[in-house]
Amino acid sequence: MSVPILECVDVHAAYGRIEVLRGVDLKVPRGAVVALLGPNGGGKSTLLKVISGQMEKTSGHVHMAGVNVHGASADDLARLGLTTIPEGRSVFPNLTVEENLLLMSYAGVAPDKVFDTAYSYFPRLHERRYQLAGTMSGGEQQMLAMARALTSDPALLLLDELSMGLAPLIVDELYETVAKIAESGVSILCVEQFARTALRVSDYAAVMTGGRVVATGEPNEINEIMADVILGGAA
Ligand SMILES: Nc1ncnc2c1ncn2[C@@H]1O[C@H](COP(=O)(O)OP(=O)(O)OP(=O)(O)O)[C@@H](O)[C@H]1O
Repeated sequence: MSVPILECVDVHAAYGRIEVLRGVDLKVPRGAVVALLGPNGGGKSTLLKVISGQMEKTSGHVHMAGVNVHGASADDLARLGLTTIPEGRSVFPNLTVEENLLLMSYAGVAPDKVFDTAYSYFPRLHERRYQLAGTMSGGEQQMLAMARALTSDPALLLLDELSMGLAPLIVDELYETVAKIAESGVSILCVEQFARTALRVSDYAAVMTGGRVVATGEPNEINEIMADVILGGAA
């Protein structure tokens, strides 16, 4: 079996004296989509922060493609191919769609490539290329956030609550694109409250509660009843 693109081993992290991650073990195989599910406050966003270098763990190991990334900054991790789409839409509301995308070219990506990637995944962004990002719907802003992330050609994409505040139909549409992104070879770890939608496009799922991963498996192995209880009906 090849080295996983991401492996967390016994990861602990705390806010001040309150320990929030209490020994997380998690693997994302290369090319896989892994859904990270669980109730509010279980530690999912905190784990993404640790993986993406925004927060220091107190102990444990995080390996990317077999490399221990202890002490790596968010920039170092980006160079290793890690890209994060954080909770909420990280777009510039007073810039147009095209200007938001062009900012990526300052990160060293050629403008043509930026536009080609963005518009091939999201034709709707092409239709709205001269519109101010802040005037678009929540779903369209999320598309723009995803498009910007994709232009950096990630090896591993971390998605935090893609569905936040969006209607179920739009969430389905976004996850169809997640499936297409995965088909292109990008590995994906997604935190999601809409468990059923995420499970439809996932190869594996992990359920996190109380700062630990308490169940892992293929989507059909994640016990529906347990998911319903743990997710408090959010599935
Ligand atoms: N900046 C912070 N300072 C102190 N405590 C925090 C901070 N951020 C999160 N926490 C706490 O850490 C715990 C885990 O939060 P986290 O956001 O990681 O959970 P989550 O599983 O992502 O939940 P949600 O789905 O609600 O975002 C919660 O008890 C939360 O109150």
